[in-house]
Amino acid sequence: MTILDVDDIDTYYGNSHVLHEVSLSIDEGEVVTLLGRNGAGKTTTMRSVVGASPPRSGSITFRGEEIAGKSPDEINALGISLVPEDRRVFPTLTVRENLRLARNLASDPRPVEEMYELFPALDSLRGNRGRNLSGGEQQMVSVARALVQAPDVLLLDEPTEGLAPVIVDDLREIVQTVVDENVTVLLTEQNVDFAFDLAERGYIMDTGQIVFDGTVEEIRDRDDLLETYLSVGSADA
Ligand SMILES: Nc1ncnc2c1ncn2[C@@H]1O[C@H](COP(=O)(O)OP(=O)(O)OP(=O)(O)O)[C@@H](O)[C@H]1O
Repeated sequence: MTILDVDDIDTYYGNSHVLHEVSLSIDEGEVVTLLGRNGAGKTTTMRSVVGASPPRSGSITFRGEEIAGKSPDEINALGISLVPEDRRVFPTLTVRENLRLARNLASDPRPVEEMYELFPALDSLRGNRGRNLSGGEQQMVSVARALVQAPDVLLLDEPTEGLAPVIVDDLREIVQTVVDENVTVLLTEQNVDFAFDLAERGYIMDTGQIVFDGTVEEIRDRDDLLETYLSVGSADA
């Protein structure tokens, strides 16, 4: 059953027309990746879904209900949580406060304690302020902040960007745990290996349009797509 349906949306920043008739659809429990180069429109698609950059035309439905035009807080409370590319961990708040704040915005959240089980590295950092965390720790807080909201749909915007390989491995395990709990995930990535490990299906974007959609196997086998749209040489694919 379709949980999130983006239908023919056009999104602008001021007069700048960024998304052109973007459509994508995700079934409940699916893990779908949105791939494409810098500036292809991946972040804008996610911002459109969560109400941060509402589309000027087209429709976005969540469980059949129109959400385009609702406020970001309303969309969040319905069960869609975004882990933004820039993480946005509040620098002056502690890990615990960052998690509690996110929890208070959700309609049916999980206990904060569960996040320390899922992210053991955060357990000893509960009282540390956001500004004193490493990039990897901030990413964990950002993901934990989304998960404490017990979202039905989790949007992850380039979660591996700037992370050391060992942290990427931890993150892969955590996302896999979430996937096993049947959370629906939309993941944007430039790290195609990370995306291919987790996702079943993918969309490729270029200049604000969807240029291909198919299974991860189909994308993996298409050297032309990888080279043209993802800057991945066939030797690395
Ligand atoms: N606030 C903004 N104002 C104007 N144009 C913007 C703004 N944010 C992004 N853009 C433009 O919109 C287009 C799509 O950007 P977007 O961030 O959605 O791409 P992306 O695929 O997520 O790339 P990245 O990996 O760099 O985040 C780009 O041309 C970008 O320059």
